[in-house]
Amino acid sequence: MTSTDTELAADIDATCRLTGEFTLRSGQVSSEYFDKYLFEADPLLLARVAREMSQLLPADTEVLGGLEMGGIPIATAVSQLLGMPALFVRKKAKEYGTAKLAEGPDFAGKRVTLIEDVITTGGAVRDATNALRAAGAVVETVVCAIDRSPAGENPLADVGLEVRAVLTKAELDAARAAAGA
Ligand SMILES: O=P(O)(O)OC[C@H]1O[C@H](OP(=O)(O)OP(=O)(O)O)[C@H](O)[C@@H]1O
Ligand SMILES: O=C(O)c1cc(=O)[nH]c(=O)[nH]1
Repeated sequence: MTSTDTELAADIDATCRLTGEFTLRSGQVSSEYFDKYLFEADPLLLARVAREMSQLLPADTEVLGGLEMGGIPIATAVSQLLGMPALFVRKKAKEYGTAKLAEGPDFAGKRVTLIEDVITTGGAVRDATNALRAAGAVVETVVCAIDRSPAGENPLADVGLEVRAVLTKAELDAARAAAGA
C-alpha cells in the first residue's frame, strides 16, 4: 500500500467501523459493520475514495453503475471527477413512471463498471450484474470501496466478475492495529 492508501485506510476505519451485533444483508450476523454512509457524508473523505476508485477502473469503462443506495454517491463522485456518465441501479425496477431498474442513459451494449460501497458475500452485486446483463450491458468488473469478503477468494467468480477494491478488510484491520485500537 502507498502512504496515501495507508492514511485512507486509517481514516475510513476510524470513521466507519462500528462494533456490536449487526445482521447483514446476507443474513449473516457480524460483530463489526462498516457504515459507509459515515464516509460518504464527509465530502473530503468521499472525494479521497472517489480518487482512489477512479484509478482502479478498467480503461475501457464507458458508464459507471452505482448500486442503490450506498454505491450511488460514490458513482456520482467518480462521475464528476472523470466526466464519465453514471447509472443509478435500483435493487428493484420502479413500479411506475419509467419503470426502470437503472436510471440514467441508455446502456445497451455499453461497458458498465459497477460501483459498490461494501462487498460481503457479493449477493447484491451478483443480482445487479445479472439484471444489467439481461438488459444488454457488458459487465465485467466491480470496483468497491470496502471488500470484506473472505481474503483470497473472489465471491463473484461464479458470474465471471472481477472485484477491485479501494480497501480490503485486511487493510482496515492493519490500519486499526497500527492505530493501537
Ligand atoms: O455483498 P453482500 O453480502 O450482498 O452485502 C453487501 C451489500 O449489503 C449492503 O447493502 P444494503 O442493502 O444494506 O445497502 P444500502 O444501504 O446500500 O441500500 C451493502 O451496501 C452492499 O450492497
Ligand atoms: O453485508 C452487509 O450488509 C454490510 C456490511 C457492512 O460492513 N456494511 C454494510 O453497509 N453492509
